[in-house]
Amino acid sequence: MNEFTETGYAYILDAMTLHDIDTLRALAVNLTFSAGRVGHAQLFNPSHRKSVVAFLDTNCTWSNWAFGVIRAEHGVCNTPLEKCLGIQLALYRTGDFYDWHVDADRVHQDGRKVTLVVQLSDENDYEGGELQVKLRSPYDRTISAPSVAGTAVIFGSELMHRVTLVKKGQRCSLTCWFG
Ligand SMILES: O=C(O)CCC(=O)C(=O)O
Ligand SMILES: [Fe+2]
Repeated sequence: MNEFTETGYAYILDAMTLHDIDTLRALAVNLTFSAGRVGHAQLFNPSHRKSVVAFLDTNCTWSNWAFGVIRAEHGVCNTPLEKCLGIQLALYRTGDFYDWHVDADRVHQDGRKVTLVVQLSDENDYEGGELQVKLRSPYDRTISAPSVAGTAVIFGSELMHRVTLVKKGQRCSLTCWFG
């Protein structure tokens, strides 16, 4: 069994080239960002989540790219995945964070099975802002994902995860959900 199958978590360094990161970040300049919302009810809850987000088209180049990364990662595809259910650029400025949560809403069954996060910021551009994931049982350990730009972090959408407080600078990420 590979790492993802066992723990529900895997990462791929250098999944996105620096050139693609630049292209994506240039595109972001023309998007309208608004406060990220929480849960199925889509509420603003600044004590749980503070960051701004912009959504991309679920059929865009970037979601197709992300699907390709998941397909290439043996083990993740053991979970049959049909499509991208959402794709979001997030910006965490100093003081921003996203507290512990799961992406799969068990009650409302929105079908999210796998989450993929790409680190879009140079790790030296910020302090804090760690993406942390609680591994699947029986591992249960909390790991901090690598923050190197271009890393794709993949985890089961049912796993608890968070982005710790950004103490300095700003962090940008791309998140895609597949089901
Ligand atoms: O920005 C990140 O690294 C994670 C974002 C996230 O967990 C979410 O939007 O559900
Ligand atoms: Fe999340």
